[in-house]
Amino acid sequence: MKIVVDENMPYVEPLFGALGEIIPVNGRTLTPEQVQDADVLLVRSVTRVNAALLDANPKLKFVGSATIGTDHVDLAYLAGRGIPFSNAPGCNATAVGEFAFIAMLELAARFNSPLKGKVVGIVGAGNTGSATAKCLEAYGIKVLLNDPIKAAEGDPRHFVSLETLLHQADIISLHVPITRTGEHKTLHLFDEARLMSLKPNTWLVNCCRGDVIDNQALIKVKQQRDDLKLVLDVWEGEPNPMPELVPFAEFATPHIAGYSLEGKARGTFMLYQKLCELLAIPATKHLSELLPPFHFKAVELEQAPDEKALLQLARFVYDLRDDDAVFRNGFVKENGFDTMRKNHKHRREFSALALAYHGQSEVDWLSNLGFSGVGR
Ligand SMILES: NC(=O)c1ccc[n+]([C@@H]2O[C@H](COP(=O)([O-])OP(=O)(O)OC[C@H]3O[C@@H](n4cnc5c(N)ncnc54)[C@H](O)[C@@H]3O)[C@@H](O)[C@H]2O)c1
Ligand SMILES: O=C(O)[C@H](O)[C@H](O)COP(=O)(O)O
Repeated sequence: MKIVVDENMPYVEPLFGALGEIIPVNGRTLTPEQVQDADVLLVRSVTRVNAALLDANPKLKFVGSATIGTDHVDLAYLAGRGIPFSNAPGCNATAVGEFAFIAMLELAARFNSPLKGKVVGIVGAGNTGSATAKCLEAYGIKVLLNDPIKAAEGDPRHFVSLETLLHQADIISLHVPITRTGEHKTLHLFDEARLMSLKPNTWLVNCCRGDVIDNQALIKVKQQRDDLKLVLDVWEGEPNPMPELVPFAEFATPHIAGYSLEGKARGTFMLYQKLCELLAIPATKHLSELLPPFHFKAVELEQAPDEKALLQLARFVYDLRDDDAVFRNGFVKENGFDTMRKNHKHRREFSALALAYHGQSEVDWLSNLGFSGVGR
């Protein structure tokens, strides 16, 4: 069996090695010729999976995308040809939730304006939005959710309208898929008028898809409104963000909010499970075998952390400032955006760090936040 795989998908060899011949390819430049005799195709978000790529392949049995988003895949085309498809819903939700939470802690420290006491509005209350809410609520932050689709489906959580959210939230975090048509389309959901209408001193975090915000309009608005603070992980025109926009972001990264080692491993593992199911063979590998040990075994807490100490703990696990610095220096270089994504292998999730503390109940919220071993 020939398995064509994006070279940036980790843990493929240990999971798929026994199932067939693995052919690593550059997902961004993948051609129909490279995929014409593949039995299995495993991609990430940078590969357009459509008729142009696959028409010449008569034998494809499975397409997997180790991502949450599916906007790069022509699902109707695959269904029409009867080719099974699977993405990896939720695989990197914790990574995105922790990224957004850490970004908010970083902004709070930078502007000497505590996160505690602010109201955070989450637009899109699916996997990543809920993971962000979980971190915030663990820390005692009031969260407002906007998701008209979930609300209409009868999701029991409390939802507010987007207008209420914009009016009440101090921080807005975006977690919607990119959709270009329909009642709830998200393309340029944040257009010039909406951006201009944001409350004074709003912080806006985007780690879903770049074109949910009109980036040209964002530049225009930022030229007039220095009070707005931005965290941008995703960009219109990736892998070539608008160079004028980058300096306007407090934290700027190359679409790596979901790039924890755990999240990436989960993504590949979910596709492994799906392919085994399809081939009707037992999935004998385990996710826990894939991850390397974390540098720090445990951190002993002297007292329950205040916000400054919480940020220090978060930085043990993931220091967003490092990625921001590399991105600013590198995004304009040839292939800078993709090179940084390719080399991004250092980030862990809170669960990788064990915390020791004598006095369990005072720090229960740290376990809810995701750290492990709290209180033992
Ligand atoms: N930056 C990254 O690394 C990264 C990582 C993972 C996911 N993503 C992106 O984030 C998106 C969301 O991921 P997810 O796992 O939370 O997806 P999800 O499908 O679990 O949740 C998306 C939610 O958005 C809601 N929604 C859709 N249109 C809306 C609208 N107009 N207004 C408000 N809510 C709306 C949906 O009802 C759904 O509940 C993905 O589609 C992907 O594009 C980015
Ligand atoms: O949709 C997703 O899951 C994310 O956008 C994903 O993390 C993007 O990473 P890529 O597939 O491009 O490596």
